[in-house]
Amino acid sequence: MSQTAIRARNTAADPLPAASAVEVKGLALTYGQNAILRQIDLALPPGHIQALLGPSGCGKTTLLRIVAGLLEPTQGTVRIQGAVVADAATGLFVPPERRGLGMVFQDYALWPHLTIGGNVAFPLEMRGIPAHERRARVAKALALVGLAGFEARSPASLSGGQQQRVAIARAIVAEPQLVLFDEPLSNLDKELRDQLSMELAALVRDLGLTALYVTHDQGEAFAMADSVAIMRGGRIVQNAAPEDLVAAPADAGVAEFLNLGPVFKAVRREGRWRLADADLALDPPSADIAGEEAGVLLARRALALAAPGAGVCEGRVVQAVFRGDHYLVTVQLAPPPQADAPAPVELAIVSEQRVRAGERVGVNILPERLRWFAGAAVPH
Ligand SMILES: Nc1ncnc2c1ncn2[C@@H]1O[C@H](COP(=O)(O)OP(=O)(O)OP(=O)(O)O)[C@@H](O)[C@H]1O
Repeated sequence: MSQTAIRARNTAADPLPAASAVEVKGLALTYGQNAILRQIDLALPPGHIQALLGPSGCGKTTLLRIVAGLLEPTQGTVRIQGAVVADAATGLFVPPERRGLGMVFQDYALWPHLTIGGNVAFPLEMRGIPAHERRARVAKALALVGLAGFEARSPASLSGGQQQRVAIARAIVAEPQLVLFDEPLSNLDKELRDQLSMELAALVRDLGLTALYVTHDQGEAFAMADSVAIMRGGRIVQNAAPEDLVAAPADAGVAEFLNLGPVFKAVRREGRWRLADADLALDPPSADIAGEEAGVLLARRALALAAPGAGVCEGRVVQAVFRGDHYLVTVQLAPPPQADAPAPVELAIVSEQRVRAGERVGVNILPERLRWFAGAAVPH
């Protein structure tokens, strides 16, 4: 087929970037007067693992449920594999069972009266797959999640982690292109969660699935996802690879939510930027910032301890906590001479060397790792 013919066909049917496995555009949801989601745009290329991360109530689950077809948007469209499955303007709405996706929920949602085999086979039955093929595919899906031979067991006889593996097998057994995960590991203890999140990421990648993964656990999102959308108040405030979020958080709120370090108020005095509440001049931001006040993130990755007198500023160790392979050292900086009674500025610094509370230390700052935010409205 010629390029012109392909273009003509796409335009006539539904102008869609063929590259997206799922695409959400201009999505909004309101309950009465309450805006739960506002202007959400998101496009996932095939094979992409996208996490939705944010505090409780920010709208993660609501967004996932709209993609799943469990909720209808008030505004905007959802496309899966190029086909429109929800469009608020026309009222078009494709029910969940016809969206060709798998889902894994926090509470496993296994049917207690069915065996493990019966649970995993259910999506295949819904699709009218014959019994002998169902058996083979169920066996394969169970083997993929490490539960080969569990067909005849009942859900009640399995541990929480095993039950969630069954739910994962059920979500992938019909080989959907898109799998939606809603906090799938949050009922499990930390050790199991860490292990299963790695296994899950490997499984999703090996099968070439596209995944949308809701979590409020930053470690889980960073370990699993190609990109992480940080949500706040019904919006996506930043969507980027984990490394990019850490290196360049979009605003002070993202920096604080990701626990990268404190954002302090900086003021421009006599042409130099200084911390407002400490005796510390900073190298200027690479791009000039308008105004006389700004926020500056002093992330742990931008700071290093130095010998007294050898750093760009001096401080006193408040505490040093051993974290297994490093110390996390809290250093209180000296206040600026002209301040009345400022809140002391405390920095968290990673150190390989042991230091003791009360010790005087120097602090070095890597200027290229400082992150500046324009405007005076900063949390500190
Ligand atoms: N049926 C409903 N009617 C009114 N408000 C609702 C309804 N369902 C959810 N909400 C509100 O929508 C907001 C977003 O809820 P949602 O469950 O999407 O958040 P979340 O980010 O997934 O939070 P959590 O991590 O706690 O599950 C919340 O403030 C919630 O109270």
